[in-house]
Amino acid sequence: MASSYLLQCPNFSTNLNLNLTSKPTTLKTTPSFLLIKAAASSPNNNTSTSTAKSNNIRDEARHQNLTNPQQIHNFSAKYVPFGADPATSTESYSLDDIVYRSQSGGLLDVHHDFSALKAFPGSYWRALFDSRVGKTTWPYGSGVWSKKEWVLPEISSDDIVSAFEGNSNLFWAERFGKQFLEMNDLWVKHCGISHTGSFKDLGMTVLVSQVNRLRKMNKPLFGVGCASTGDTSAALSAYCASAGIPSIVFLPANKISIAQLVQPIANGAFVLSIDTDFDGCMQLIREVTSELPIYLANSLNSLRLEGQKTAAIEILQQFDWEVPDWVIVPGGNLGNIYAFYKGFHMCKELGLVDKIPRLVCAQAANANPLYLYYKSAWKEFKAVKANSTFASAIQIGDPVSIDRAVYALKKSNGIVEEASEEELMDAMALADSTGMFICPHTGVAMTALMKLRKSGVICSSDRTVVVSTAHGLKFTQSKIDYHSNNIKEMACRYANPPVSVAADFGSVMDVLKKYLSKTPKY
Ligand SMILES: Cc1ncc(COP(=O)(O)O)c(C=O)c1O
Ligand SMILES: N[C@@H](CCOP(=O)(O)O)C(=O)O
Repeated sequence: MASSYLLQCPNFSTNLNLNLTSKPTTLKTTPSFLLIKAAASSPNNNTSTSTAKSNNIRDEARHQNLTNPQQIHNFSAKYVPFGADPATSTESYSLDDIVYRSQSGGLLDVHHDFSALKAFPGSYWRALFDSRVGKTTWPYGSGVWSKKEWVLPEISSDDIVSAFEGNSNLFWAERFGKQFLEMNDLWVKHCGISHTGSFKDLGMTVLVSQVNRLRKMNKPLFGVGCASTGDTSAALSAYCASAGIPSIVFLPANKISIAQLVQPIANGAFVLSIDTDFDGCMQLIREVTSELPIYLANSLNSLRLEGQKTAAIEILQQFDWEVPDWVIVPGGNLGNIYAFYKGFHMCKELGLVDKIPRLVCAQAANANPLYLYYKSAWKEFKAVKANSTFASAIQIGDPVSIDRAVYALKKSNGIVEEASEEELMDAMALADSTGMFICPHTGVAMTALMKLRKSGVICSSDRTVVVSTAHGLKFTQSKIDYHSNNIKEMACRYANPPVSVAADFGSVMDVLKKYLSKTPKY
């Protein structure tokens, strides 16, 4: 029989009245925020809770832990070999272990204790997550940590390193959808409107927080390192700098944008510019992190994906827990497509929604190993030598998460598309002309959308989300080249170069009259 249960959410100033089918035993303790509120409202209260004063949001979270040492939940997570059945597999590791690969050399996955999470109905989780949006309570003001129980349930809030990432804008692409695609329900999830300008912040807050915890536990970790096409290194160096942890980044020389390069430099990382491509840097960092006390921060480390998956949960939340038909994600090292799948899958498994969207992974044709694999009907995977692409952050030929990506695509009835250089640059220019300012990788995803609309796979009324993975301001040089008509063998059809004009009234008027006569809606 359904019983009405008064639920006090941490970081929620009013109580929620939820109908739970069974009363979860884990909520029998008095939530800490209630103790503090009661103490604060009673002038004669002489207990320690009444006198303790919090100076800032982290102190307040620490104080809540001290005044309420009883755990209000027993959620947990561990590493298991990717693809193994956790019920039968004997191999697993604590998240406090420093391990990136399974015994057989395969990938790992963070496995959550679903039976503990399932003690609460979907309505509980929806209400809890919704209650934390738009607040500054530590650490729940972050879009990632607002889902802490599903991310790193056992970490102390005190160890968390966060820039209140996530909660990114889900933009209704009204004009782009209507004008170019005959779509009414097209959305862009702006993951790049973020602390360091890309979705990597979502994963890095989790990874660096765990490193912070491990260092406090005296684990032998000097610092954290990554190979990068520019965004992972920017996020890593910012979160490490914020926590006072050394970061070391391996960058392929002359293959990332200036805006990306300057980020780790400014944040005090040890930056190695290496005369190879990203795949070469990735190989080197794997070797180095197995020899030195440097923790690996690339998405080979499955901790990262725990943070990145919250973008999927956030999309559902922003649609008031309605499930879109399609989600399109640009793919390079291929961790993110799996992270999206995992976020959607958890929401379904735990009863927040009843289905998941179909996923599309979009690759640059110049770096398309997943696309070729998909086109071979998943017969044979071959790494490729990635060629230069304007979508430089996905110039990756040997993606570490290939198995994760294939799993996500098969489970979501997914599709892989590709975009030529001209297609991705035109798509970026068209999107920008409707008020966006997207990066070339998002141009790859937009191209996939345009192709799938043209072929009728995506229908006019389908609710579709394109994931924008980085801020366009990181990639201004590609836009300058395009709008200057300065790209070899590219028509730059939508270029909009500035008009040079003499500094006198007559010249300016001549130019303007010509412009007005040619502009249709004037
Ligand atoms: C801006 C941007 N978009 C997309 C991607 C692709 O993400 P993933 O490597 O997880 O496939 C990356 C990094 O690889 C990136 O930096
Ligand atoms: N685009 C990435 C490439 C590395 O991906 P990761 O997710 O494995 O760190 C970058 O910006 O470096």
